[in-house]
Amino acid sequence: MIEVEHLTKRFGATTAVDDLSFTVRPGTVTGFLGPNGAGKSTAMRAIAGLVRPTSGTTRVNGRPIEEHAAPLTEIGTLLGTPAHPGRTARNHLRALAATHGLGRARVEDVLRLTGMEAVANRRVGTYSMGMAQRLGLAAALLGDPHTIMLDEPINGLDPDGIVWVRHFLRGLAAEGRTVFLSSHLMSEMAQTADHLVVIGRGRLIADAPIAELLDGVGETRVVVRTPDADRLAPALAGRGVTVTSVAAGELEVTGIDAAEIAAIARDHDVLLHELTTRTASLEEAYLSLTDAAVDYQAVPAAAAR
Ligand SMILES: Nc1ncnc2c1ncn2[C@@H]1O[C@H](COP(=O)(O)OP(=O)(O)OP(=O)(O)O)[C@@H](O)[C@H]1O
Repeated sequence: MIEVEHLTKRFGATTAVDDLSFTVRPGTVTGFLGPNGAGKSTAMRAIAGLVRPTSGTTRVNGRPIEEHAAPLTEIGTLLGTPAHPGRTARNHLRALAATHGLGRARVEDVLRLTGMEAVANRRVGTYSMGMAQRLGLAAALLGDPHTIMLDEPINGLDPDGIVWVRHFLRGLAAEGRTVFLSSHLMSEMAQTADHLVVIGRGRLIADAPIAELLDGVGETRVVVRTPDADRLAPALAGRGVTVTSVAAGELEVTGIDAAEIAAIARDHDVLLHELTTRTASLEEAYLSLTDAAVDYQAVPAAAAR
């Protein structure tokens, strides 16, 4: 479990995280989503105890990270601090284990868990991005932590690597662990996370299951292309339907399905060139959410003048 309460972090004039509160629960994969510079890394570093908050608190498994006697067994992190390129993965993990009082047997466990055994004696500097990410995951799992927090673990991976990471993280959540990962891409999160915490400019925008986020912002709409838009639009209107003219000969219709539109078109002798049902994609949901964040920012700026 990760709890963030009224977390604010300023770097000089920049407010990286602004009064942010959310809870990451065990047993699910929670995505931490926001555009570049939204404050995700800063918030994660504060949770890991690597950044001192300007105000507010963070707790891991019920306590501030610094109050845990063995932090590595509480939270495993991947926060973009790569291993020394001249070391082998096995030696890197052994050194890490030794400084945290963990045995060598656990190193072999995590190498096996992350599929790294065959390359464990190679120098880290020769690794592909995918291998380096696996090593990062192996290090995060070393203390067998109940909570795992990963900053952009999918960034730069090839499709096989992405599938592997997704499957792996889902497995950890299925074991009842808390899994929290960041990304600036909704498409990555759509297939990996069950729940999303979305931030923009350091502030919370949404904290909800992915399905609920889609329900909230997305509506099924039908795109209609017809040379008779002038006649069809009024025929559709007045039935609890919204009709928007998006281009010449093209309408966007909500509140009625494609079959009903086709029937009305036939009744009015309207020729249809296209009738396409579009469900809001996660990407659209995300853009609509983060647009709101920009609007939010514009208000205080205007008010300040
Ligand atoms: N050590 C620092 N000193 C000064 N400014 C910082 C520092 N760390 C982060 N920032 C600023 O805080 C803001 C949030 O950055 P942060 O890296 O947390 O965002 P992010 O959402 O993780 O973005 P990205 O996806 O690009 O990593 C940015 O404006 C960044 O420039």
